[in-house]
Amino acid sequence: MLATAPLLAARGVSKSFFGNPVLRDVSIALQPGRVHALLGENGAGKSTLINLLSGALRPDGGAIEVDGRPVPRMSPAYAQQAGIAVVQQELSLTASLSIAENIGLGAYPRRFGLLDYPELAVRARAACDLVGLHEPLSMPVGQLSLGRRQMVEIAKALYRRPRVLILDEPTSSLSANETKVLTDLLERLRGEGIAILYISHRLNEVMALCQHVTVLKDGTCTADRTLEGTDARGLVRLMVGRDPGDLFPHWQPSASAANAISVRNFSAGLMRDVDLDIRTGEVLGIGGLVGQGQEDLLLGLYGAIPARTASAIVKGASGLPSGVPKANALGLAYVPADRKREGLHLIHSIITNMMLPTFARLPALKLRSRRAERETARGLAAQLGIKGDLDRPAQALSGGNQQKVALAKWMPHDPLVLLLNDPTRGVDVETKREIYMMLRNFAAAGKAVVLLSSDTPELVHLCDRVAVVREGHIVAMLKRGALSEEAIVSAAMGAEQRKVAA
Ligand SMILES: Nc1ncnc2c1ncn2[C@@H]1O[C@H](COP(=O)(O)OP(=O)(O)OP(=O)(O)O)[C@@H](O)[C@H]1O
Repeated sequence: MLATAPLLAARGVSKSFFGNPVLRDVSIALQPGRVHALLGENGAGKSTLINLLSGALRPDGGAIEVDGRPVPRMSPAYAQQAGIAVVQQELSLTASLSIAENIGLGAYPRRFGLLDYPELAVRARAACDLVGLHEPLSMPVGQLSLGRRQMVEIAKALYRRPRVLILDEPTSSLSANETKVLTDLLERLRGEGIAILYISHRLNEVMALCQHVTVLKDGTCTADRTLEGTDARGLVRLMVGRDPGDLFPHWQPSASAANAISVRNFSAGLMRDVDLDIRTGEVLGIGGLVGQGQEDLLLGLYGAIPARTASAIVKGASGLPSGVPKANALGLAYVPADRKREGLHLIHSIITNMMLPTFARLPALKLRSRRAERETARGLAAQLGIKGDLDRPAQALSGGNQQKVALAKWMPHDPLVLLLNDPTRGVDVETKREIYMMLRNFAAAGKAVVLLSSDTPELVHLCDRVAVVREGHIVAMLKRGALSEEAIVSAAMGAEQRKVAA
């Protein structure tokens, strides 16, 4: 029997940016009815390979094939015609357009040359239903949370009825429920003969969903094999080229009785009537289903959105910071979840981004020592595994490496409280380990970390306490001995809602 031709393949492709090779002689073949994992550390070249497969970039050498035939001039338009749809890691939606308009963009149904709104509504609704997106189609995408926007992005790909579906870290901003909806859907699409390419840093998902894996390391392919007979540790070994250590550090509790921040009857955004003490020396987790108000808690404490409180003590002083500069001056630092929009100035260099909070602290006339900056930035880059020239614009970094810069930039600032909004989203397993170590060391030095995370194991293994938020209230405060994934999830979903003094 003849083997089926892959629906989409790359044969010995290579790609360089400004003379730096990013992919070397890489091949991958996507077969119908198979979920194919593409793994590799941050910056390994995964997104670049996707861009070649989908025609967003042209290879310098090698070929892209559709149905076994080379495509000399692969382009996004050709890819769309050939039924190749990509769900990008960084969302490509337009905030001011509605859900339906975003989903149909570039492929609107037409009738007598005019946009056929009723048909668009029917088809967009069908795509939304597939991913469990029940918001009104007329809602502007800008009003949706990151997780829901991700679902719109997936619906947009499904609207095009693809034969090949490429997903770049689709679950990194999804809740557990949304992830389940997506994985069930992918399982079904696979059954219908669609070829799926799945990039993820979440290895348990990969093990559960995929049948085949390609591993990239520094732009070369180090494995192309079935997933049978391997486990998550085996995958990490393939990615990093050595035996992995434990993901979570062993740590001793270092929380003191002193509070870095203490608020009573605090309300901000969706959060209502919160009593919370954040102790020096602790990592305090914030868990719960996505969009329950957790982000508003962080932003309110940081002075970035209006907040009301009966009493607040921040670093021994009375009152909340009245804005971000005040918060920074008090030693509060915030790392946002959406690094592209809020975390970095993408057109500026990596060094500039790393040094930005430090510039803000310098008196206007004080000269900056460029050499000292460079040394500090190099030290941070080495610590977090950011390779290459630090004078490149931040937009030339891979997604995971951008996230690392968004975190690293605060370190020279020596903050007292780090407010982190999903800091390991899209970060590879080795760097996660570094970040975890960094956070525990930070707490051990008598500082406080507030870690809002969608990664429940991270909350369980890293935190002294976890505040679980539901519908704008802290409904449980779980302490180390009582911390488990089940405890967090059941508190997050629990029917009973009560105010917890924390
Ligand atoms: N437009 C560009 N200009 C210059 N360099 C780039 C560009 N796009 C990507 N690179 C570089 O190519 C390398 C591979 O990046 P890529 O985004 O493909 O990695 P990745 O494996 O997807 O990483 P991540 O897991 O962090 O998303 C990185 O070193 C990145 O800095």
